[in-house]
Amino acid sequence: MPDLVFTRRFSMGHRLIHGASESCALPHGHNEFVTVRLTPTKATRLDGRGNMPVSFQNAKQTWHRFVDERLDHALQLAEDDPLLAWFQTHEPARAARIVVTPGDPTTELMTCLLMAKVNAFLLAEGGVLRCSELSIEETPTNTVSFDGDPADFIPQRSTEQTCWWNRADMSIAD
Ligand SMILES: Nc1nc2c(c(=O)[nH]1)N=C([C@H](O)[C@H](O)COP(=O)(O)OP(=O)(O)OP(=O)(O)O)CN2
Repeated sequence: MPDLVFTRRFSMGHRLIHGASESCALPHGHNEFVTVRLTPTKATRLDGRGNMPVSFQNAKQTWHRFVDERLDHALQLAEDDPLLAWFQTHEPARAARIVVTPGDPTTELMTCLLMAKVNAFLLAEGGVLRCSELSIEETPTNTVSFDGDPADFIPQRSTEQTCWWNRADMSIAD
């Protein structure tokens, strides 16, 4: 069955504080492209009339709203980053626009978290499609692509089922 592939652009800021890349330990930003491959969960012959399981608009609407309203121009920080506590204390309204991640917000982690999120949206909308691959072009020369089960790779948390990336809502933190 044919897959649907959608790309959305967003700007973001982040820093990686746990030493994997010292050059990325100061806050900096990227203009990124996130691409999702949506696969029908049931292989069904096209019906000879509408010839689609879901319209492009319905398939991408919630996901693109999330990218535009919650990821675009958001700061991504590890849950133990002291900058997060600073924002919560001094600029609580802006702290609400920070994507909070389990450990450093690397592109590898973000591909897994975002695949979990898009799949939570798709399941809540009837489960006709599922995200089978997600890639993030962080810079013109660096892309991370993921096509597995994100639950197998996201750092474990006792509250995993209720973490923001598994919720079919616009949340970006717990
Ligand atoms: N495995 C990972 N390594 C790095 C990540 C990451 O997410 N996963 N992220 C970064 C930084 O975000 C950095 O800003 C981007 O990396 P960098 O290679 O410096 O990007 P360039 O596009 O400038 O690379 P060129 O080779 O100069 O084109 C670092 N590492």
